[in-house]
Amino acid sequence: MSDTIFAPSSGAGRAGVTVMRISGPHAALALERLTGRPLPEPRRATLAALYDPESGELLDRGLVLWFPGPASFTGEDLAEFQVHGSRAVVDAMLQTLARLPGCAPAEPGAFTRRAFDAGKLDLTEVEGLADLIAAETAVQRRQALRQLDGGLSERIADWQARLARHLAYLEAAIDFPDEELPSNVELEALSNIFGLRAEMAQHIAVAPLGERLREGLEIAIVGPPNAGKSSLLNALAQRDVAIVAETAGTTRDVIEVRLDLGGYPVTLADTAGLRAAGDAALDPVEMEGIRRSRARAEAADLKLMIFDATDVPDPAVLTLADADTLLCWNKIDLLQDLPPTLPRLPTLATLALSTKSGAGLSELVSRLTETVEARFAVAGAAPLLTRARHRRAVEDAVLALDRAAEAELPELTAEDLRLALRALGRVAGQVDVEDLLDVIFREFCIGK
Ligand SMILES: Nc1nc2c(ncn2[C@@H]2O[C@H](COP(=O)(O)OP(=O)(O)OP(=O)(O)O)[C@@H](O)[C@H]2O)c(=O)[nH]1
Ligand SMILES: [K+]
Ligand SMILES: [Mg+2]
Repeated sequence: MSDTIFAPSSGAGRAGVTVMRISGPHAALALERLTGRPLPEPRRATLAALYDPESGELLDRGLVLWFPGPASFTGEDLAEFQVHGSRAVVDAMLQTLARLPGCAPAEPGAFTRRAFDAGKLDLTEVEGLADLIAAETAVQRRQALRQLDGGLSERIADWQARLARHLAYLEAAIDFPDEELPSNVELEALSNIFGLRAEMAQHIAVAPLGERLREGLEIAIVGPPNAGKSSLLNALAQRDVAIVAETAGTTRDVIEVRLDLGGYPVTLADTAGLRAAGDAALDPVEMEGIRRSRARAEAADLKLMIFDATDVPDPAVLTLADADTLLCWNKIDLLQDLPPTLPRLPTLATLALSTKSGAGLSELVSRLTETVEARFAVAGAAPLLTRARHRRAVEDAVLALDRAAEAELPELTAEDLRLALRALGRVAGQVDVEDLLDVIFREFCIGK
């Protein structure tokens, strides 16, 4: 018999209400002992006084809920206590529950693991739940909810069903070579395989967007020293994150903030000012900062390249501008005239702004938001494959289908179709899951 586990399911720290969950064979006992009453009606909130069953001391008064298994989140008997969310109440509850027979604190993800083991959620739904709990922006929430609601599982199940049907035909043809199967069966199977393959390839093509949406787009702020990079980071983050100073070479480490741009998650990175490595004044720390800055600029999805509009731009920095660059002239508050005209650059846009007066900042934010939206909105396709492991499994299935289409013997075609089915089975966690489970459940917090 498995242990009974308990944990607070709402976040740590002071709160109006904290939800404590307990799941397993002793959940009913815990509920009866703490309330000193028979079990309440299932799934109905009941106000109850909660006591330490040993000392009889009143711990708190709160709502209790009783979810008898298997119709519960974990599939086991499960109870919830909604208590006042103070350290003292939560600690008293945890200590009291820990003294009950067979009850132990839950590991991170333990409740969801039980739900998975009970077949309440498949692996993609578990991942969707983890993503929903981690979601920072509206678009991330939508992607996570769709996966939690079985959006990916259904797609995979449909592919599996179609593959299984072709396989069944093929196996019939192999087992009963003399039977009169409709003559076009093999041809039709082949064209269906091509159709399936094309669908899978479409999903693989947009999968990187799904993965990117979970992690966020990377934007690096680059430019010469003192151009106002850190000032821009602070302005966009609307917080005082990075040190701003008159000294050139203030920023050395890469400083990151998370932003929500029109519902899309973005990691904005401030970097060290770029200047010629041969500069005698450079100390080794600043040189290392510049190395990191260049690496960041190369890896970024987008670059915000910023220059001091009162200065002649450093041509060595300008050469880093490319089609993923938004060029910004900063400090236009100091400028009498327009910023200097430049040779035509392959950049996305050129904007004039002042982090000091705030001029041009809202245009920059709109431009950035549009650019980020455009990166994600590829032909309106909403990616269903959101993790590298989904993509790899479907890629394996496509390779198997390619082999199936070329195989010369029906037996070999059938074997490849079986391999394709197996690869798809990995996505929802039907096969080959053992190594995956620990990795996936580790993502969860305690109490989920
Ligand atoms: N007048 C004016 N000064 C600005 C503006 N933006 C930044 N500054 C000033 O320019 C100086 C450098 O700003 P930072 O934000 O530290 O520049 P940085 O590019 O991060 O500099 P490093 O980290 O040293 O490369 C500071 O004294 C800022 O107050 C602006 O729009 N107008
Ligand atoms: K500076
Ligand atoms: Mg700086």
